[in-house]
Parts: sequence; C-alpha cells; structure tokens
Amino acid sequence: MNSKELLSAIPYKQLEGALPEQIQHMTIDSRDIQADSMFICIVGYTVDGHDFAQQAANRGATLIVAEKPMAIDNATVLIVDDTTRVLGQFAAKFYEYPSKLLHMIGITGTNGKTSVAGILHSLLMELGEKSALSGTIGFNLNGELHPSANTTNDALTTQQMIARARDEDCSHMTMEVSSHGLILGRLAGVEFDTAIFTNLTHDHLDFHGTMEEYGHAKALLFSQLGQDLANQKQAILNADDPWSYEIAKTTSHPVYTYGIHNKAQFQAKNINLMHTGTTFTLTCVEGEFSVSMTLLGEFNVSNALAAIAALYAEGYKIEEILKALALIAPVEGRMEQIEIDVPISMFIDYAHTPDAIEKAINAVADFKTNRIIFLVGTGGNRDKTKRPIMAEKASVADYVVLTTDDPRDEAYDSILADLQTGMTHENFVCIGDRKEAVIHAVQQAQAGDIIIFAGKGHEDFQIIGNTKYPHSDKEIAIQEAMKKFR
Ligand SMILES: CC(=O)N[C@H]1[C@@H](OP(=O)(O)OP(=O)(O)OC[C@H]2O[C@@H](n3ccc(=O)[nH]c3=O)[C@H](O)[C@@H]2O)O[C@H](CO)[C@@H](O)[C@@H]1O[C@H](C)C(=O)N[C@@H](C)C(=O)N[C@H](CCC(=O)O)C(=O)O
Ligand SMILES: Nc1ncnc2c1ncn2[C@@H]1O[C@H](COP(=O)(O)OP(=O)(O)OP(=O)(O)O)[C@@H](O)[C@H]1O
Repeated sequence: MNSKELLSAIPYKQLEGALPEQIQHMTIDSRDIQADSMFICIVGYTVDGHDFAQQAANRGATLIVAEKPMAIDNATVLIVDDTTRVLGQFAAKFYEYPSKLLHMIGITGTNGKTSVAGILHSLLMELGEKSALSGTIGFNLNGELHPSANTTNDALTTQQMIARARDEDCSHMTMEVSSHGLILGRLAGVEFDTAIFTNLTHDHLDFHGTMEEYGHAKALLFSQLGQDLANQKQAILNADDPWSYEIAKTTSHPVYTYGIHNKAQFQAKNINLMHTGTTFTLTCVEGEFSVSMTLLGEFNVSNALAAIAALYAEGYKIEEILKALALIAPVEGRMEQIEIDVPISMFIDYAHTPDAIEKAINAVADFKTNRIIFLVGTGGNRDKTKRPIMAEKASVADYVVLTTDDPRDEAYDSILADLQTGMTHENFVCIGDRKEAVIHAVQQAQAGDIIIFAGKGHEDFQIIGNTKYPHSDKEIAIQEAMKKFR
C-alpha cells in the first residue's frame, strides 16, 4: 500500500526521516520482518517492543512506529502518542476494512463464549454458509483450524484473520470477544453486525478490579455497534442475567432477549436433560417449537437460545435453524462425553469459574444414578479470589479432586491451600500434579459413577513455569479407565 495513503489513517504524527514509498507488510514482532515492513513498537507486559526497533530495521523494516524519538539506522521513525491505539487504525486501513464485507458476530460474557461461537459456526456451516471462527480454540477458516495466542488476539492479528476470511469468500465471521480484548483495544476497527452477551459472573478480577469494571468492559462490545440505525445491527441479550439490563442501555440497536428462567422473546421450557442430549420447547414470536440437540446441560440450552436468536435476527427461518441444531456435534471440551465402553461416564469440560462449575455439575445431576466425581483445578498467578468459591461450588459433587490447571510459577501447595478453604464437606483430596489427579479420579470411580474433568477442556498442554508441557485429561482418563475396567 502507498505509505502516504496508509498514514492518512491517523491524524497526528511526527516523522523523522523520509517516508518509504510503499508498505507491503505490517508487524508488531521484530522476528517477523519482510521486505518493506512497517514495525510497530508495542510496550508489552514482559518486554518493550521499542527495544527491538533497531533489530527490526536490520532485518529490513523501513518504517518504525514508536512512542518516542529514536535514532534508528536505515529506517524512518514515525512518532505517535500511543502505538497500541494506532495499531488497530493502521491494520484496519492496510487490510481495507475487511469486517465491513462480512457479517460479523461478536460474543462476550464470562462463560459460554466458545460454546455459543462454536454452535453458531456449526449452524452457519449446516445452513450452507462459508464461515470463519476465532476464539479460545483457535482460528477456524472454513473447517481448517489454525492456532492462536489469545481468545481475542491483538488488533493486527484480528484484522489479518478477518481479511483472510474475506479473501476466502466467507459470508460470516464469529468472534469470541474477551473483556481483555475490549479494554486493550484489540477490536479496534472491527465492525460488528451482531453482538451477543452470555453472562457476567466472577472471573478475571485480577485484571478488572471490580465486577462493575468487568461489566463495563463487556458492555463496550454493545456501545461499539454505533449509532447508525440505517445499518441493520442487533444485540442479543440473556434475560436471565441482570447485567443485560445495563448492557441494553449502551446500544440503540434492536435488542433480542433469550432466557430460561426470566421472560424472554426466545424462551425455553420443558427442558429434558439426558445423557445423550437435550430436548426443550422453544417459544418465540413465530410460535412453539420442539427442539432436540446433542448438546448437554441447561447452560447449553441458554447457549443454543443465544445462537437461535442471533440467526433469527439476521433473517433465517426458525425451522431451518432448528433442523441444523439437531445435526451439530457438541463443542470440543465443553461437556464432551468421552466415548469409551466402560461402566462409568466421563466428561471433559472447561469450567474454571464458580458459575461454570455449578452449571457443569447441574448438567449431569438429572441423569446421575450413582456418585458424581468432580476434578477441578485453577491456574497459578491469576485471580486468586475465585478459588475458594470454585471449591464451594464443586462441593455439590459427591467426591472432589482438587488439583491445578496451569500452575505457571505458583507452587501446587499455594493453589491447593486457597482452593480447599472453600470445601463444604470432607470427601475430597488435594493432588497438585494434574496427571496424578486424573488417574486418582478414575481409580476412585465405581460402576455407575460420573466423572467430570473440569478446567482444561480442549487443551492438550499444561503450563508449568514458563514451559508448555503436553497434557491431555482425555488421554490419561481413557488409558486409566481401560486399565481399570477392561
Ligand atoms: C498479559 C497479556 O495480555 N499479554 C499479551 C501480550 O503479551 P506481552 O505484553 O507479554 O508481550 P511482550 O512479550 O511483552 O511483547 C511486547 C511486544 O514486543 C514484541 N517483541 C517481543 C520480543 C522480540 O524479540 N521482538 C518483539 O518485537 C512483541 O511482538 C510485542 O509486540 O501481547 C501478546 C501478543 O498480542 C498476547 O498474546 C499476550 O497475551 C497472553 C498470552 C495472555 O495470557 N493474555 C491473557 C491475560 C488474555 O489476554 N486473556 C484474554 C481473556 C481470555 C479469557 O476470557 O479467558 C484473551 O483474550 O486471551
Ligand atoms: N452459558 C453458560 N453459562 C454458564 N456456564 C457455561 C455456559 N456455557 C458454558 N459454560 C461452562 O463454562 C465452561 C467454559 O465454556 P466456554 O468455553 O464456552 O466459555 P468461554 O466464555 O469461552 O470461556 P473462556 O473465556 O475461559 O474461554 C464450559 O465448559 C461450561 O462448564
């Protein structure tokens, strides 16, 4: 792109040196320089990108975007007030505002983002659309999965993903929108058409400080729908969560509500939670419909309602949506049953917040015939205030295995000590090493028991210190169950 044109994306700047004619590549990582690269220095939590500016120039970057004057050999320096802020503006311009050409669906909330995004993506594919998805599980472009560092990636990666979806002729892109992503400006330049809110419960208070701040962060997605009512956009809100009423105030666009317990436009009743799937009656302005799906748990009824409301708001017929819903598979690692012929039932789940733990245990309560064994861990060096509440919620299970999730630099004993203060009964054990904990849970199980392995979901690694070690709850559980029962 012509660099003068690119620079027109930002109003106030100071240039030291001659502007290169073309910018062919844009990056925030000095290890990823190509010919005619623009390198944007980002002040990170770990290092300062400005320290890598000379390295980027040595590797061929011709334009360095920085927050302070710097003497850099062989490159021009563009000084701006805030590099993180201009990153989104440059990236959106460089990739020619790709989100305008797709139907963009953003999902935010403490729990359920991956589930709703996965359900929507699968429904869209069943409905014959070309669809892209980005979130915790990665970037899924028309069925092909690419890894990604964050639930909501930095502003440059975000624009790059949307541009790839546009170039592949996708009609839709569904994005999980984290509160970190909203606060840190990772969604700058993303024009959403549909914004969905799942719920707001205790998590990430190490970052947001209070629930109010956390709630305001989530609400940004809805205020960012803008004020242009000639542009058809919609907010999809959970009537069962009181925060929805605050969020509704942040947008002038039409609001569609969904719910189980409170009155909503898309309402589920007569819910039947089974081992093999779920049925319920959907009531909405089009009438009453019987719904059947393979997804498990009441929380997935709520997630499915959100997806149904979003597609209806976009113009799809209820009958078509429900036909597709009956066909889609559960989202990976979210109450995913391990398919193995043994006399116990085992589920892999991603619950790592108090509310999600409560919902995960409730999901199997209706069909339990014997004990529920619940294994749960929590991450090191992050929100510690949620730990005792997580254990308290886990206490609803008959036997609890307290362990770690990604311990990072924190000692097992420190994590376990916080967790166990919340237990309300004595039927539990603390085992810091997650592999040993999974083995223990299976060894404890008797015929008819249900085990839920919570907290790692789809993940195939564990972060201990700064290292990612291979780890799969599912593989360990299968191996152990085969040894014990066959
Ligand atoms: C705390 C945090 O948000 N960290 C994010 C941040 O990393 P960082 O600040 O440590 O980056 P850094 O290593 O200091 O690097 C700063 C700059 O120097 C550059 N650099 C660095 C080294 C080098 O040799 N050359 C170079 O140019 C880097 O490319 C970068 O531009 O920038 C990275 C790139 O964008 C992110 O991947 C990373 O997210 C980490 C993995 C993370 O765990 N983030 C969490 C807190 C997070 O954002 N979570 C949310 C919510 C998830 C949920 O709801 O559960 C999410 O959306 O993922
Ligand atoms: N609507 C919901 N309400 C409450 N709990 C839910 C809901 N949907 C899913 N859960 C529970 O939360 C866990 C995480 O679900 P999911 O991955 O969809 O949420 P998420 O918002 O993407 O989480 P994260 O941001 O941590 O990736 C699930 O494994 C399940 O136990």
